[in-house]
Amino acid sequence: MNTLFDLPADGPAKPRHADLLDDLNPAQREAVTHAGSPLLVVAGAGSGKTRVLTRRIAYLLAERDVHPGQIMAITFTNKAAAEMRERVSDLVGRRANAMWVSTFHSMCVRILRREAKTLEMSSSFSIYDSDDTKRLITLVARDLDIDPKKYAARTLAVNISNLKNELIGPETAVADAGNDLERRVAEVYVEYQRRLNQANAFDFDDLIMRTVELLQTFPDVAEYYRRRFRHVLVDEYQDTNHAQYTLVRELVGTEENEAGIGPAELCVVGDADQSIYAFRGATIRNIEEFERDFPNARTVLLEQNYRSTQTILNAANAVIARNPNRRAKRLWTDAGDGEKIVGYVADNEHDEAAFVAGEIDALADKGEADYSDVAVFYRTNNQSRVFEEIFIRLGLPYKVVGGVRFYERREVRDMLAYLRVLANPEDTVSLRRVLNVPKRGIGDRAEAVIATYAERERISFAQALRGAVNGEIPLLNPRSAKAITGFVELMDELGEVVESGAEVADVLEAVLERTGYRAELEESDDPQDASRVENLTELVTVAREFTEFTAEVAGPDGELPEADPGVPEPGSLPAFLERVSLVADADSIPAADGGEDGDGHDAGVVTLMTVHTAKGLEYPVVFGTGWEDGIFPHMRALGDPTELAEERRLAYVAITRARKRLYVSRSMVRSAWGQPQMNPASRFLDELPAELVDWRRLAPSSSSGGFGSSGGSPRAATTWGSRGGGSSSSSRAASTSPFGKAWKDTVALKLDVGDRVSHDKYGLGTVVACDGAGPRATATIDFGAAGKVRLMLIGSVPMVKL
Ligand SMILES: Nc1ncnc2c1ncn2[C@@H]1O[C@H](COP(=O)(O)OP(=O)(O)OP(=O)(O)O)[C@@H](O)[C@H]1O
Ligand SMILES: [Mg+2]
Repeated sequence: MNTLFDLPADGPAKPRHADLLDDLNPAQREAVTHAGSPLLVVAGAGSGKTRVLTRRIAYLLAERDVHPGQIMAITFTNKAAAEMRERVSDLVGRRANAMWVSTFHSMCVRILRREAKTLEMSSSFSIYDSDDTKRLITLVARDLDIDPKKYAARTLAVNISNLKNELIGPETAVADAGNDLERRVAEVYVEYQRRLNQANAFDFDDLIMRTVELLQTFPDVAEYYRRRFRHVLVDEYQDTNHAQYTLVRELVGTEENEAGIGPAELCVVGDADQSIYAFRGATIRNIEEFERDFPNARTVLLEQNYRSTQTILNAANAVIARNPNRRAKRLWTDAGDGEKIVGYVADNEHDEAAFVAGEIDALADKGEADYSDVAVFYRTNNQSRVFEEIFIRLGLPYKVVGGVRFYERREVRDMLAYLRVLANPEDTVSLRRVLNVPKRGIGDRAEAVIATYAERERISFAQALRGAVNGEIPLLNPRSAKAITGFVELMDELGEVVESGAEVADVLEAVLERTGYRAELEESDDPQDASRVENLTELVTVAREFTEFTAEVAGPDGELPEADPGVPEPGSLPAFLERVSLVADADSIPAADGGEDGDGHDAGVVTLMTVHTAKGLEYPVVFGTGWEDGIFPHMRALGDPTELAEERRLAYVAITRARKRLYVSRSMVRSAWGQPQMNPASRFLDELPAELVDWRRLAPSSSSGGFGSSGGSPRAATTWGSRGGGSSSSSRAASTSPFGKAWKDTVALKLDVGDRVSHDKYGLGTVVACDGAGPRATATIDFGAAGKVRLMLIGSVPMVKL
């Protein structure tokens, strides 16, 4: 079903109309062929919304003589964008390259690169991710003498982000600030924004906000894009926030302008029940008010689900029906009832993971599913570790999507910071990051002197460094000045490598060599540093592949189809950095992580991910794990009806990812934060109709009344919990799991330098030193991002050797 029509050698043939519409139901067909007025497709999960969007693009190209360059399609994640591009190229071949298929963020980067000068920025701007943002906000708050205990950088960052999502600029924030927090936030916001500008950088929220500003302030710019993009299509519209909504409006235009250009055709698809990004300002208002926002809009409803069995759908419908204030809708399928949902109550999280692993193995043995058919979902990233441990031990191939990402590793960030400074010397956050990495004698004091000088002279940090070389900064001691001179010369030298037109991978090699960064790691006897070297080698590989990939897209003639001024020169350093910034986006799946294709359906591996990441995807077999009150729904939501409704939508998303088989499990005891805790069953388990669930294992001492009668989910843990009296030792003793035993019974863990361990609180680590013996035995363990920790090895160490 990949190719609906063949491409003759001399260019794409016109597909026959019928082919494109054949396998659609009447409502889908209507949505695909609708022309003219704005179109909203609202429908439950798995009803073919994304299919409609993709097919509509093919139909526009084939039947309505639309040029690929006139199409802009927006998806929620880079993964979805890649998938859509692929689906469309299957339909129309290489012509698909001229379309813009991207996330909101990537699309804005493209526009901003092209138009940066209009906003008084340079087109080589940097993109600050949440980590850079926090660093800069920390610096700003410190300079403004803000007490970090009272106003943590994180709090300030969240508040500023919220303002940006509402398109509230710094001046307005200052004017509107009504209380102490708001005043502080506004104050930081003003300075933060000034420094972003000075650093020639945009943060993630800026990408959207500043693009809106651009389109609203400069009508000719807006007109250019309106002329160009005659079709705008948006998937997952329920997760757009105010800024994104405004952006869509600006792109499409609402009425005919003087030049006689009418609004572009808009098509959005979404499902209010799957809105799960309220914490980023997403609002279902955008779906609900679509007809008001876009007059003459047409709404199409889809009701047939093509993804799941009736059992799975009934479960999903029953859970979401508990949410107040929603428009009821019924999903049906003709796929039949299929298998019952399987439920499992585990003793602890190790037992739960063992159950999941065992079940996956059994399905594979019986030939009922390949590993790649299976996805394991959890509520938060930190829950992946237990699954990883068991999968590693059992040799079950898996892949974690999201979590601690390649691009978040220290050494990778250091190298990218070098590259960013080379592309954009004004990028102060990156510059200050690498100033003394590896150590070259530029201490904190020297850095502060430079920063103050830059501040006073109103010049950038990079310019101030040059000032230091020229002896213009009197407070700097000669040793520091010399070190700085060395650094500036080094950067100039590397700058020449870039100028010479070297490939990104070679620039990276030059940085690794000439800064001494790699040598330092290689000389270290810390085993963690060995893995850092490997990661850097991997980064060089990523850069190489990037160049090769670009060459491939460009074709033998080296010309990219439809060269676009918004795109940095293919294969260039800015192009590489842009790609990396965007794949490192929090809601994306890093294609480069591990180096394989990154489409989530790798041959032969089980996929582990959070429910948030799973949005829009589907798998024949889904394990929903950790269904406990306090985990899923999240602790934060327990006393808050609005948050609880959002968690319930998340449960709806989780359930509706499954095509054939759904498992739900919970654990009676979970050591989520280092301390064993007993969580009652998730209320969402109670909401599953009892007759749909086959409980493979129930909680022990599930006394009164049975579970079937109470709606299918055993809530025995509550009574069990009170028996346990909250004492961690007794709750541990109650565990019967062979996997639980591994840590529970450890009296003195025997470890050697180089051993890999997994700690309940700190995560995966490597032993770097062992001291003492017997009861005084300790090990120093490097837990990566969590740092180095020295631990006693006696008693119940919440840690296993891998
Ligand atoms: N008319 C149809 N005939 C056969 N299969 C279909 C049809 N419409 C959709 N499908 C299939 O159903 C599945 C779900 O479709 P799709 O992913 O487009 O749904 P969706 O509404 O976007 O779901 P979600 O809300 O989860 O994003 C896909 O495998 C798709 O190929
Ligand atoms: Mg979809």
